[in-house]
Amino acid sequence: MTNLSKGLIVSCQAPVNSPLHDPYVIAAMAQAAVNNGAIGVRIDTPIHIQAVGEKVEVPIIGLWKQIITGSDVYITPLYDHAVAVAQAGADIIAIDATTRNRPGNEKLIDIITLIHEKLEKPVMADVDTYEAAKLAIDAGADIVGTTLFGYTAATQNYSPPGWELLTQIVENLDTFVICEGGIASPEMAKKALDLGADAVVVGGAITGIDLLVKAFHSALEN
Ligand SMILES: CC(=O)N[C@H](C=O)[C@@H](O)[C@H](O)[C@H](O)COP(=O)(O)O
Repeated sequence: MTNLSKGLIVSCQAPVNSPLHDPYVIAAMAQAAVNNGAIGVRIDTPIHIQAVGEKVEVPIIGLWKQIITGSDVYITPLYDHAVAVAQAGADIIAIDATTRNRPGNEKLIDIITLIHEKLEKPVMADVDTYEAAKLAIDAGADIVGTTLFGYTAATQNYSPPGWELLTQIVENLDTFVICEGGIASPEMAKKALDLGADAVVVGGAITGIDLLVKAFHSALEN
């Protein structure tokens, strides 16, 4: 993880209904990010991970967003999804590590152990709360990310970034911590590192053309 230390990781994702949700486009975004200083990228879906891996040399944090009926867990929910993400070329597998009900019979510790033992990849645990971060580390997660702060029932009254969550993790848990979610400016990214994050992920503020244009457009209409 030291090669991600104190660096910028760019999340290159696009809504599924966007023309940007295309392996060529996502790979071009990743390449542009790396050309300009990103030391890692975060990529959704095996097909995009594979396309990005053909273009960049930096570590890829891979995930697969999959909706499964009966569970709110959607970031690489099952081990089978992690297998596909690893086979596509991800260096680190990001998974939902909230305390919400998981689909199927796999417990968090099961999926982390399988990823370690069978896929031989480190795990980034996407969490929403301090409790989830602690449980994820106890279950063997290698990296903790504040990714899901603000996106779960437990945190829906708050908006990312989870500065307090980040600080709590930095001060109390011995882990590599990534600040992810809601980083909207270079100053906020710097603040994340100043608060003790080991690295910072920036997504929509850099690569979120659809939502950015929508925001500009609706501001002009009002
Ligand atoms: C909550 C969730 O599903 N987050 C996803 C995780 O991969 C992505 O949609 C985000 O874009 C990413 O976390 C980066 O965050 P932001 O775009 O706010 O910089």
